[in-house]
Amino acid sequence: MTDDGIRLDSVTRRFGSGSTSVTALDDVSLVFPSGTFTAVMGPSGSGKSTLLQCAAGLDRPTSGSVTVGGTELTALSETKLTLLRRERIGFVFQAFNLLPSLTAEQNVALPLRLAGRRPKRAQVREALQQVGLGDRARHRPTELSGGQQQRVALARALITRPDVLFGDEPTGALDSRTGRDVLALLRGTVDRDGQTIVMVTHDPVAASCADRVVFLVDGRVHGELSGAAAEDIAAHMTRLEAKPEAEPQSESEAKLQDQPEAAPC
Ligand SMILES: Nc1ncnc2c1ncn2[C@@H]1O[C@H](COP(=O)(O)OP(=O)(O)OP(=O)(O)O)[C@@H](O)[C@H]1O
Repeated sequence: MTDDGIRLDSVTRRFGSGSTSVTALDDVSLVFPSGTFTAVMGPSGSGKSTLLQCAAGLDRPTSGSVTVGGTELTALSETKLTLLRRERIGFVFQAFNLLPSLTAEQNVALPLRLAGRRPKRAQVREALQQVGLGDRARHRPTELSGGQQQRVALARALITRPDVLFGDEPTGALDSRTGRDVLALLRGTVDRDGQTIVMVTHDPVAASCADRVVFLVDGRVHGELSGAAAEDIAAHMTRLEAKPEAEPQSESEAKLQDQPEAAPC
């Protein structure tokens, strides 16, 4: 992937038309640099999922452009976009979305099969080992705990070595301890492999594992924090939720750098 990573330039996404139209994203410009971990936070309805869907090529902006590793998604046909998503983008969701009839290793191998590649058993086993599940390859999802299922989902998302991994509340369905294990794995892929991650979360502790937290309010960027502790992120969210009508900050005002504590992962 190019140094730019993922770029959103003046992305607007409107749903519906006329008086019932909703502007979910309003002229959003952001860069998620290669090899960095970004959390996206904001009040309910602020546009987080829409941002993720547009950045991942699952949805098309009404205007503006999205570029992943130098390829402009907004210029691609549906077929090319599907191929790009399959080859270069990984997803983990709150619901693990594993296929119940397949074993852990078959689930992990699925993206390679879909891409027409023959999965090598050693490669699949290694992916499972990296998430600490080398001994569970033959288990089906119902035989695994929630945290284990999410780790299988993570191995599946990473098996194609995607340019970017998108997470939509990936720890939302997990208890806090299991969630932290998954966050530590995410953090590890960034630190060890230079993986690029963009994760939507409501949880300040999860967000504190990221290098940077971008805040959205009413479809617009309302500041960001770098290397922030969970308490500072929570305090920033409380301020945003208390003043949803506040004007967006300028980029320089938005970069708040007063974060004392280390992340837990
Ligand atoms: N398909 C759609 N049709 C119409 N409106 C939509 C659609 N998808 C999202 N919206 C609206 O766009 C706005 C942003 O929604 P989005 O799901 O991106 O917010 P969010 O920040 O992810 O919310 P939450 O934290 O509650 O999941 C909301 O007002 C929502 O109702």
